[in-house]
Amino acid sequence: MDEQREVQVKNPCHRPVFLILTAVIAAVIITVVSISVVQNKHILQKYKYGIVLDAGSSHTSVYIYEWPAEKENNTGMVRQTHTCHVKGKGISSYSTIPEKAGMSLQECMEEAKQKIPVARHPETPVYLGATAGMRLLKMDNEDASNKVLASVTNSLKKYPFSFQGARIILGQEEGAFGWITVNYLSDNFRKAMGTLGALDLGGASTQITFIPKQEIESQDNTIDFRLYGNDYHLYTHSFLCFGKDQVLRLSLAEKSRYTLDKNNSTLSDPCFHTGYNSSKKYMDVFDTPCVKEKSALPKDFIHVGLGDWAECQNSVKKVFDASHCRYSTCSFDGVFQPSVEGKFGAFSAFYFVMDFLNLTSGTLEDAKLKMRRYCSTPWKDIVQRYPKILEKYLSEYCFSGTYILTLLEHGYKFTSNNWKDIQFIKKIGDSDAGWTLGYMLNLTNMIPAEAPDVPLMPHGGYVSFMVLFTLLVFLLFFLAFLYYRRSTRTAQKDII
Ligand SMILES: Nc1ccn([C@@H]2O[C@H](COP(=O)(O)OP(=O)(O)O)[C@@H](O)[C@H]2O)c(=O)n1
Ligand SMILES: [Ca+2]
Repeated sequence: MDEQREVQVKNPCHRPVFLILTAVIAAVIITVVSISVVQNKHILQKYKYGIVLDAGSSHTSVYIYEWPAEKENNTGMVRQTHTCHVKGKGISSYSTIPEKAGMSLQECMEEAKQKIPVARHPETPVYLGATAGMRLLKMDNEDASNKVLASVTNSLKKYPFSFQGARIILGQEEGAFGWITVNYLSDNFRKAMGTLGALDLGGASTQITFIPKQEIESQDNTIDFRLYGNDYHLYTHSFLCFGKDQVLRLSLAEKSRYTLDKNNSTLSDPCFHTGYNSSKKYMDVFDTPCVKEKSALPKDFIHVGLGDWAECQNSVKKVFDASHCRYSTCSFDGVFQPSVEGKFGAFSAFYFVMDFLNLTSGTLEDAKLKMRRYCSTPWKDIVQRYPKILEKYLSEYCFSGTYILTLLEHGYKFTSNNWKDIQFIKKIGDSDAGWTLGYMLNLTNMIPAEAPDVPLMPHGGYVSFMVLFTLLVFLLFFLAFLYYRRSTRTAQKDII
């Protein structure tokens, strides 16, 4: 009897204990969920930044990249958040006034200061890479090129970022980093599927980079990378002087040898529209190391258009020297090149020109037909059709389009069959196709050689799993407690 009374007295005391226990469990769960939500939000907000200046032959662009701080080595995480185009020409144009080269970058660097959170400034790396314009200046006048580099270095050091150097990058680097950029942005490294070849056309040089099926016969054209646990054996070549602005000069110099009139003052050009007539300086044509044979010609000439696409293509073909090749196959100028293989992304001026001419899709034959029609359109109609485009640029599209078709078909040996494998691209996602992103990823070691150990589940999923699991354990405890209480009561009743 005494025992029974004791149990009956104890039982009511279980109720408040149970309520307190439930409240504590609920509080624990709410705390865990809140912490996980706040923690995830904190991670998402933590970004790091990097700045790369692309000092091209025609102009300089400043790119700002951003990536989540905790996910530095996950491919596909870095994206371009801001671009600033420096006013004026490229840094190589400041050869006679080098101090102005550094000053020209100020506006865009001030903009970068505004765009990047102040707390991140000291750890944000800044890289300046100069390409073919500076390679040519170095060939012509090394002292001037050093002064220009010193001027941009001085200017960039004044900013609160972490300046990592200003240098002229090699043609091979320009090609290989362009390839890394397009494949990183297409997520091809993580998927370990096929890769995209890279075709870059600048004003002073052009690059071709891809993974060939054939053996690479020349050491100068080989670059090896180990990325995310895969080996990549790349073919790359950069043709100095084969950017579109330098080839225009080469081609004008070539024409000046046989198309000048008796007074040596009018140069007739099939690559310019009929009715185009412009006074130009010979200095502007011959003052480049790319034009080797400098003729003694008058200071000025009249550049007159003939608007003849077939003749234009014939004249452009003359800049490709196919007379010698010491390998099994060559592109031109005696440069080894295996057969083009797989899909290609063609960017920079390849895209700008082909997009303007509406040639980014369709067959090679369509492209030639359209070019024939475009080049034969009189200049006055072209000016009327595109009133907003500067005449200097507008007048050159017939030449540039013809050069691109000729370079791809007769230089790199693309055919009507694999023409569709060339995709003319400006951006992939938010980021421009070009060498800058690949350059930064390489210098910051952001693409590891080996694939990092992948956690079983993403961080958010892991937190959610732990919360649910804890919940489940508490629920089981609770059910066990209820079951225990019921069985104790039943046992007591049985005893009664
Ligand atoms: N909207 C644009 C921007 C650039 N471009 C051309 O794209 C080329 C870019 O070359 P770049 O300055 O990067 O020269 P490189 O140092 O790469 O040879 C130049 O020929 C520009 O005139 C264009 O055709 N349309
Ligand atoms: Ca370029």
